[in-house]
Amino acid sequence: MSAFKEKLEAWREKAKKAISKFPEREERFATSSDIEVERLYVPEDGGQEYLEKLGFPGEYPFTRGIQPTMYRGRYWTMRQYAGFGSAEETNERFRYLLEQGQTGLSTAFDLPTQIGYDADDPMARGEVGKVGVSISSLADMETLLKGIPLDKVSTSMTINAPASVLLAMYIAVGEKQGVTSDKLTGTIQNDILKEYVARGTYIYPPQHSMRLITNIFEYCAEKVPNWNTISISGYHIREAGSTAVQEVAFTLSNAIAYVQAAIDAGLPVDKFAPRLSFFFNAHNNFLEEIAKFRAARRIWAKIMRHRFKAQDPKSWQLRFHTQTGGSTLTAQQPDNNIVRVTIQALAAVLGGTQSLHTNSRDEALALPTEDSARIALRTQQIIAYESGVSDTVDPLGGSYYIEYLTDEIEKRVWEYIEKIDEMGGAVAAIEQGYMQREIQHASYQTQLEIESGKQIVVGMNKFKLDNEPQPELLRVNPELGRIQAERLAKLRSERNNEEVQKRLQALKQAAEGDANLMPYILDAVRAYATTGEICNAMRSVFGEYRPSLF
Ligand SMILES: CC(C)(COP(=O)(O)OP(=O)(O)OC[C@H]1O[C@@H](n2cnc3c(N)ncnc32)[C@H](O)[C@@H]1OP(=O)(O)O)[C@@H](O)C(=O)NCCC(=O)NCCSC(=O)CCC(=O)O
Repeated sequence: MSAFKEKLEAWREKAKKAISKFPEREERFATSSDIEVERLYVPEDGGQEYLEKLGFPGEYPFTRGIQPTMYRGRYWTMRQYAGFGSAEETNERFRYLLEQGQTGLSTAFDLPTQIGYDADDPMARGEVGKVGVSISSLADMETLLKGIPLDKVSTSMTINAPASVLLAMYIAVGEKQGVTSDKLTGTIQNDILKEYVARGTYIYPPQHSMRLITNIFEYCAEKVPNWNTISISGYHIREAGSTAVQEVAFTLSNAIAYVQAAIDAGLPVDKFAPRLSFFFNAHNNFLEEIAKFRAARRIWAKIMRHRFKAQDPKSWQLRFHTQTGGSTLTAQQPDNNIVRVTIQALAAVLGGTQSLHTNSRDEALALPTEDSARIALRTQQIIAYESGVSDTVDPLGGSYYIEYLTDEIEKRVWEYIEKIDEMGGAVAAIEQGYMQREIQHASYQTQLEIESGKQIVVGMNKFKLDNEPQPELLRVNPELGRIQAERLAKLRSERNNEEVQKRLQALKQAAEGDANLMPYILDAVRAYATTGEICNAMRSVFGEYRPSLF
């Protein structure tokens, strides 16, 4: 038997074992004409080249997916990013989405929370509850998660600079529900490097931020073992205008920096690497996007296995969430966005995503209304339940064009990674403004092409309407800032302020040394110290990051 056939047989055996533990959705999959659909389609004998480049799903280098059965076993998690106004309003939207068949939660925080200010801070004025929910203390978090069983639902939180604080609040709500931290499942974004490059919600300078991240890796490995400790994000790099290749290259370079920082802090790679996760964008160039996801998986597997010498196959797997491309949406003829989102979501699924957010049609104009959010969720459900694309693993694997694009993206990504390595790694490249300049250049080129009409955006620079109908938009309560400030005043008058000060002082002292800060943050949170107070305690030790102009 050839090596290919031997490996294929071994994979089939392995898949059978996996299915006995985690059964597939159906006993038998078939098309509408009753043609039986097999788990995997492979060439007659792919030889060594197939084995090296593609392999089998669930096995190194994971080009064809991280699970042997992929969506035949379980659909991706349908995880709509949601949050606005107060914790009550967002809790209501969360419950609505779960009732409508969403399978995971994803929290959008407002800007003050994202940069560690309380709702009553003068810095927060005008921004409270605008782009996400306002969470100033454990009391808000309790309201946000009311009636949601934390041992059953996994929750993602898009929080970066104050990630440790919001994670501590989540753990504390779990404690109140009787769910111990080892039972919690979810993800914090916690990806500060891309904040300096593309997104902007940083607080502390890079070295202190990297320490906090490493502290979280270490703490979670012990206490919250099923938590995804970081969501290393290309999404925002792409939103800032990068190309697909740059999105993968800069994300993986940042990921290398996180892994290196944790290893330098003394953590064994296989202890934290299985819980690293990723987050990518999906744009309209359908086939390039599919190839991008496949290439990213293959490159990461090589990096983890060969560069960092990880032994556990779970450390080699690139698991990722996808969001459809916000920057591709148009304010004009917003219903057209439903079609864009469908194409992008399908690319994510054909690329093997673990979790997916589909944007709402009105997101170029405002936060989504309930109707728009429902249509966005329905879009994923139609792909899952009606299209049949989930019935076989990596259905486009072996397409000449897809494989060519996968190889080509991989080659170009390695070129960037090598260049960034030569510059001293991602942190140095960011400090020198290299990634920022590369993204700005790509973004400017795209803008020029759109303005000249070379790149067509349907309904925006071609096929325009003279009279645009005005859609109904969601408006955030302008009184929210005041309401939240009143609540905070009440909280501060009712809690044990002496205890709060004691715990904040202990945190400060720990920050001056080199202890893991998570237990101190958790202690402060439990005493109802606020987001702003905890972040200010660390600000007083770490200082604030001020960007240079590049
Ligand atoms: C790893 C991911 C990507 C996905 O995790 P999930 O729990 O949803 O999915 P999962 O890990 O694939 O599946 C859950 C469990 O089922 C198992 N499982 C899945 N499929 C299987 C199969 N076929 N066979 C056997 N087991 C299977 C998995 O191994 C896992 O168990 P085990 O764990 O036991 O293995 C995570 O990090 C995540 O959910 N990320 C979401 C990030 C996010 O929503 N971000 C929003 C950003 S929004 C944003 O930034 C917007 C813009 C802005 O604000 O600027």
